[in-house]
This record gives sequence, structure tokens and C-alpha cells, in this order.
Amino acid sequence: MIEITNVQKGFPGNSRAIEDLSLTIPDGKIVGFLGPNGAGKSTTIKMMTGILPIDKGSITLNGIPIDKNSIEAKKTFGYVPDQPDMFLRLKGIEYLNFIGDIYNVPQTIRQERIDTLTKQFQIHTSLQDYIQTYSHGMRQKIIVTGVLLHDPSIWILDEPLTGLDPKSAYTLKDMMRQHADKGNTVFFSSHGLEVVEQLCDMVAIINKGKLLFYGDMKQLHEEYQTDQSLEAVFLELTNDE
Ligand SMILES: Nc1ncnc2c1ncn2[C@@H]1O[C@H](COP(=O)(O)OP(=O)(O)OP(=O)(O)O)[C@@H](O)[C@H]1O
Repeated sequence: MIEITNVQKGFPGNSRAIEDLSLTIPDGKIVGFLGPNGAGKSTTIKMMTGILPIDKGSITLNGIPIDKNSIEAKKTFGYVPDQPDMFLRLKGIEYLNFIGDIYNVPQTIRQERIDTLTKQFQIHTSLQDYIQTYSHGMRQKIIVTGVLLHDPSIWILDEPLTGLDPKSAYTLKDMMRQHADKGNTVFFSSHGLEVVEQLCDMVAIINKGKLLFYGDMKQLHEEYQTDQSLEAVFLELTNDE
């Protein structure tokens, strides 16, 4: 479970990038995080993962505050950033072994997971190549594999489906469903409204750092007294004019 309580974040030139955001992401659900460009999705995710400090409020992961006990909190989640251009000077296999070492994944489990996951994502023949030579989608897949390698209970994914080919996107969506169905937490940001509508149990919509809606599709339709698609409601909610 992730608990975000009265969180605020400002930057020079944008003192209210996130305004008093409160959100509880329960176990056993896939929660989609939606908002127009610049709404504050990545900023929120970066605070959840300890990359950016929180100005005010608190964020806990399985009850552990990310700002006060960051090492323990970081053991609970795996994070896929929106920009997968990292560790470019490592070979794919070196990166996965590095992650396996950091998270103490035993050798036999490590080998088995690397083999299964990289075959599922069709990158197993590229493991001896440098990540520098990988395409955007391949870089995303190696990072997703690294996250799944240490089997965290919480998955935090920033636009994970962007750039994945249809088969890999299908595989990842299926994994997200299975992970949530086992009682774990899956939180991901997306611009793909149809994917969110199909896949998510709940959606959170933000704009200009403020939460506009959080609930399931039934609540969305009840609240807006409409049977419109998520796309229609999203466009109406985030229309600034
Ligand atoms: N490092 C930074 N310095 C200054 N302003 C920032 C910084 N990071 C984000 N912002 C600002 O905070 C606001 C939220 O940005 P954020 O990247 O969280 O949006 P987003 O919802 O992830 O957008 P997108 O869908 O385009 O990725 C924007 O106004 C952005 O300009």
C-alpha cells in the first residue's frame, strides 16, 4: 500500500507543482495515474520513490516513510522511470546482475528469472550487448526486468507502456494484472486512456498539481452522471478554458 498525505511540492518558477495531494493506493489493485503534460505525475512519482524531496506532507510505502527511512522504503518497491536511458555503459546482463547484487537475489532464482523474463520480453539474445546499443523499448524492457528480478511487492511505473511493442505491452499488462491479483500494489502513470480504462481498477486524475478525481470507473460515471468513456470525462475534467 502507498499512502500519500497532504503532499506539496514547488520548484523555482512553479511554487505549486503539487498542491495538497492525498491518495491511498491499496493492495490488490492496479491504479492508473492520469493527467495532461505538466500535471505533476512524474513529480509525484519522484517523491514517492525518494528521488525528489517532499516539501510538506508524507508518503509511506507499506507503512515506511520514504523521506525518513528511505533504504527500508526502497526495498519495498520497484520503479520504472519515464526515461529509461540509464547504465548505458553496462551490458544488459551486467545491469541485471548489478540489480540482483543490490537486492540480494540468490543466484539460482536470479538465473531462472533472468532467463524467463528476458525470453518473455524477447531481449535474451541482446544481454551481452551494451545498453547504449539498445532501442528505447529494449531499454525499458531491461529496466522492467530489473524491477521484476527482485520481486518487490509495490510496482511504481512511469509511463511503462510507451515505446513497447504490442506483444511486450501485452506481456507487461498481463504481469501487472497477475501481480495485483496476488494482493500487491501496482501504480502507473499513462497517457493511454483506453489502456487505463481496460486495465485499471481505479484511476487518479490530476491537473496543475491538484487531484481532480480518484475512484473506480463506476464512481467516475456516478460522480459525473454519465456513461461516457474515460476519454470524454478526462477531457471535460482537464479542460482549462
Ligand atoms: N526539475 C524541475 N524544475 C522546475 N520545474 C519542474 C521540474 N520538474 C517538474 N517541474 C514542473 O512541475 C510541473 C509538473 O511536471 P511533471 O514532470 O511532474 O508533469 P507530468 O504530469 O509528469 O507531465 P508529462 O505528462 O509531460 O510527463 C510542470 O509545471 C513542470 O514544469
